[in-house]
Amino acid sequence: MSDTPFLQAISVAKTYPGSQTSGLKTTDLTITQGKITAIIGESGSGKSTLLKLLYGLLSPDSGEVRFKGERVWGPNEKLIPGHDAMKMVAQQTDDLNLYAKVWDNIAIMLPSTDLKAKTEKTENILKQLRLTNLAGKQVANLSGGEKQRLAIARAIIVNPEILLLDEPFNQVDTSFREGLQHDIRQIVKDTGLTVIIVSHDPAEVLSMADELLVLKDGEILESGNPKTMYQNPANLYTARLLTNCTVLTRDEAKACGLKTRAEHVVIYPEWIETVKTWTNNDWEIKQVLFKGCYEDLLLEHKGITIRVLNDQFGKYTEGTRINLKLHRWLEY
Ligand SMILES: Nc1ncnc2c1ncn2[C@@H]1O[C@H](COP(=O)(O)OP(=O)(O)OP(=O)(O)O)[C@@H](O)[C@H]1O
Repeated sequence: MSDTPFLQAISVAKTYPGSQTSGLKTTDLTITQGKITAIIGESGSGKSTLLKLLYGLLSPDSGEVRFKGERVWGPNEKLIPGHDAMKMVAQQTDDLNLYAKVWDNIAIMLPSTDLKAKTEKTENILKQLRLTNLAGKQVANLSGGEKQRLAIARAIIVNPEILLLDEPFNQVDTSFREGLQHDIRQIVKDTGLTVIIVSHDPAEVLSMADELLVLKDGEILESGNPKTMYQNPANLYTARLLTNCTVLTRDEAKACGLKTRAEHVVIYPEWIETVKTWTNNDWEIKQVLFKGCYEDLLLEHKGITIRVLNDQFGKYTEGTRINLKLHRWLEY
């Protein structure tokens, strides 16, 4: 592999007219080839802006994007925006032909010079994205999730080097979403495709991504391996994005018996053990929320609420008082 970075943003910045604080502040980043990079951040943090800049749908005010060392031209310089080696799938799948069949929507992406190859490739991609059974169905009659699969099939069939996904699974139910995530991971493994995905969903980025970028107010706050980042986020903001954790102020932490000088203490639900002791059963169970394979216990003590995971179904009922053992916490 050459030393030239695959996809690179070099001091790229973008401000939208009318607001100095919108868009993306000066950003440098490198995307690794053959990996899934996820971009996560609060609403308005600049995720879509960054994706559009990388793809060439937006021109930066300063800096440049380079793909394999060559500049990615934006709409200011190029008539048809978007780099030829990349494909983007967003939430809306507007470019599908609703009146045509699934098969035709895919096949039309390929030239008709070699009909045998065209048929083979279409069949292959239908299989990869589990659309074979739907090949003869009219697109207007597909579910939202099936349309998303089709949009991804249409993007992948032209062999892009990079697939950009802007919250593509938002309107899809959990089991459908997980199936699609699995299939995209498999395609990345099989073909070496590079994927950049924008998401709000911590479960999605943690299970899919090889690399994670956290955006805040148009800036990359931290980046790295998702597992490492989950275990030790450098910022409170990242911890909050990646897990439904309890955040305590210094005074609240002290009231819970934690000695700390930090401004905030973060406790993940899985770091708390519930115990019943002879004394100090200070925490009252306010709510038991059934979550399928576990329960969420909401506990209260001195006006402080803490969330705990419990897999011993039926052990605790609302109103019971218990004690807590904290195995770990983070300080910020
Ligand atoms: N065309 C535009 N004109 C003006 N401001 C814009 C435009 N597009 C985005 N912005 C602003 O730039 C900032 C970043 O927007 P962007 O869409 O990149 O954020 P995001 O993280 O993708 O948000 P979301 O998760 O809600 O989609 C926001 O403050 C947004 O209001």
